[in-house]
Amino acid sequence: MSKRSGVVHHQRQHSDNFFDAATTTTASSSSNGRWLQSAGLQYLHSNGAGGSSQDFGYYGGSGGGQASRMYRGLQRGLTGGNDFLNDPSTLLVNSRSSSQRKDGDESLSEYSPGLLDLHSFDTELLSEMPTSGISDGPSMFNSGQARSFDDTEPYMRNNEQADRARAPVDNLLLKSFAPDNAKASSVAKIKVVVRKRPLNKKELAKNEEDIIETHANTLTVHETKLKVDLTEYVEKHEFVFDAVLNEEVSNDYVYGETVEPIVPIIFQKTKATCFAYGQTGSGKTYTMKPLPLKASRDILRLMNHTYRNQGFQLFFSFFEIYGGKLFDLLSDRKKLCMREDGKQQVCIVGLTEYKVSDVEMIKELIERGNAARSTGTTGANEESSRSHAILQLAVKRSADGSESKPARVVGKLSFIDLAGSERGADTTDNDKQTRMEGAEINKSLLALKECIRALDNDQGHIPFRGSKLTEVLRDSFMGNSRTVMISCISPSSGSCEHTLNTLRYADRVKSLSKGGNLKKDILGTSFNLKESTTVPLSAIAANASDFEDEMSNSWPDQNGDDYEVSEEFYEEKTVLVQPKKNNGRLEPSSLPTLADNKFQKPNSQSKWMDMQKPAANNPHVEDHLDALLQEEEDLVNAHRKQVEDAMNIVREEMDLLVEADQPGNQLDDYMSRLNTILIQKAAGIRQLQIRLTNFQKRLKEHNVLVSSGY
Ligand SMILES: Nc1ncnc2c1ncn2[C@@H]1O[C@H](COP(=O)(O)OP(=O)(O)OP(=O)(O)O)[C@@H](O)[C@H]1O
Repeated sequence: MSKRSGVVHHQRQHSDNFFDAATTTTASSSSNGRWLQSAGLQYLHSNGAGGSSQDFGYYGGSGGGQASRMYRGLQRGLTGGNDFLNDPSTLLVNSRSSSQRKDGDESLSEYSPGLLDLHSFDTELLSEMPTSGISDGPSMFNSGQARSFDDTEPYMRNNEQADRARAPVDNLLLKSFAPDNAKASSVAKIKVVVRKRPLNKKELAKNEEDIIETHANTLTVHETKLKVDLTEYVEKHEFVFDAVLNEEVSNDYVYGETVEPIVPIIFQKTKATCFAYGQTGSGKTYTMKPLPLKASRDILRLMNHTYRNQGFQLFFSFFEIYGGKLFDLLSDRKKLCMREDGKQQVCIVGLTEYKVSDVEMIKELIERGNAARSTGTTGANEESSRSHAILQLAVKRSADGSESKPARVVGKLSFIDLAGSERGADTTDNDKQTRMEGAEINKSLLALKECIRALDNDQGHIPFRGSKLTEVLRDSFMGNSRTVMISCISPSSGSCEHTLNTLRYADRVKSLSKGGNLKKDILGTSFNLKESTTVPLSAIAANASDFEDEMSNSWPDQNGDDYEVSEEFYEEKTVLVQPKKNNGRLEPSSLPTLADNKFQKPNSQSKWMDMQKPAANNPHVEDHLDALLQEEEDLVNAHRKQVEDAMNIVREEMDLLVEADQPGNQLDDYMSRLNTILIQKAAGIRQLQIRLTNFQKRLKEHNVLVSSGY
């Protein structure tokens, strides 16, 4: 378990006020400087340096009790709030306000804002177009041009990830920029990455410990708990993700792990979404802010080199979803509305879209959008953590590549800085607006998860209508899409509950996504261990394959009942040890369960295989009896576990259902999903019943043998 090294070091790490604005536009300017610094683009900031250290903890009002608060909120029922959640009824057309014209248009006039309306916003992808090979632009990655966006990040230390981060990121670019379809398909459809931030001042002052241990792509949470006799013990929760980034990695490295590989495939008719998830103050904004600029830089490089003279254009838009409503961050927070066109394509009517051609323009637009976001109302931070900010980079091209014809979307990259995940628990707040915000955030986070799961399962139906957020992202979920989820976590013991919730959300996004490769997941890196304090990680791969064999070999059709093992059963049996809920609080299950048993499979399997032989052929009746008793115990445990799991899932899904039970929501999706889960669970339970029946038969045979004096 790593610990922080001290205050001096910490101050370096956590000075988030990187630039003290020396000009009159202090608020936005200073925040802009900060994000530029965090993006490693401080040289683009015109103000001088300086910077006071600032505490960045926001835990005052949000500590602990999410599950219980959420549960209480559910019990109260979430009613009302129609006004808050309703769409604006008026259809807005794009018109930039006078204030915008005054302060922004001059500098941006050359950006040729493309004004979106129902007719011009065509999200249909172009048909395949000829592209030149990577060799067209070899100069773009030569060492002279290699940028160092993260030069000033103080977090790099001498560890494996830091070393990897120092490795030329351009190598990655070179690898990933080969524009062939094989490369495109090699980019995972969903990638789940966890980023741990350093402890902050407040946490250090409170002597909170770093409870997160990372190693390669595994992460362990050390949760301190109390026994009944009030003695402390530590429970370990281990998770495996596609990548785990510790507190020492730079934003440049994060970019290389997450967005960089998908940039080239934007030119190949792909819509990609990158979003950050996590509690308030866990580093979502810090992580997300630099990414669009870095991505734009690479997109522009591709446009100007690899795809030179092919008529590609880059468009930029930036808006916010707050309380279920859309606001244009590039147009004085103008309220936007969403409509479906005749082809059921979602259009954001009136959204200002800028055609951009260099990084400076994009930087300016991002600054403008961020300023609009954070200064929209009072309590800037509060609001920003209660809204989802969506920045979109769309690569367009006209059918013949000429600029005279209307450009149509080829690919799109959406960056979403989500509202703090624990905000969804604000449903017991006295203030109605806060409650409604919490409900809306909950609803959208749930809907997002559902969409990603459906997407990875290649389900025909994606429940994007579950929330404004997913509706807006509808076209990003359709067709050839990629999703990168960055889960941000705090390392501190005080945030343990929120951290576990974040990791469980990420875990569900990843481990419940089948994508036709469940077995691969079990055998490979996506195998997520939850609450598995007794199981060594090294046991996974070896035993997973044993278990796979068992699944295919050891369920003879003794009743002539050709029963197909449901995938869900398979999954539950091998992967999940569900956290249990007790009065609304999530509690990890610490009892040995089937998931623990599965790691003893080599033994139990051989016993089981022995059981297949007729008892009369077995001379060791005593051994046989022991084996039978052992088997009985296993079966009873497995049966109990199945029922418990089913109950947990029902409880969990019911919670979500109550959350979703808001006027205007689509409950059908949730109901049908719950139904499917229950049917699959029932199939699993029935399978066990068959095994129990078989077992009873053999027990009878055994008794006959014993009583006949064999
Ligand atoms: N990896 C990191 N290294 C150093 N500082 C970090 C890191 N992650 C976050 N921080 C700092 O932590 C503070 C909170 O981070 P940030 O604002 O990104 O949180 P957030 O999750 O976006 O919160 P909210 O949901 O309220 O918007 C900031 O001061 C930021 O600079």
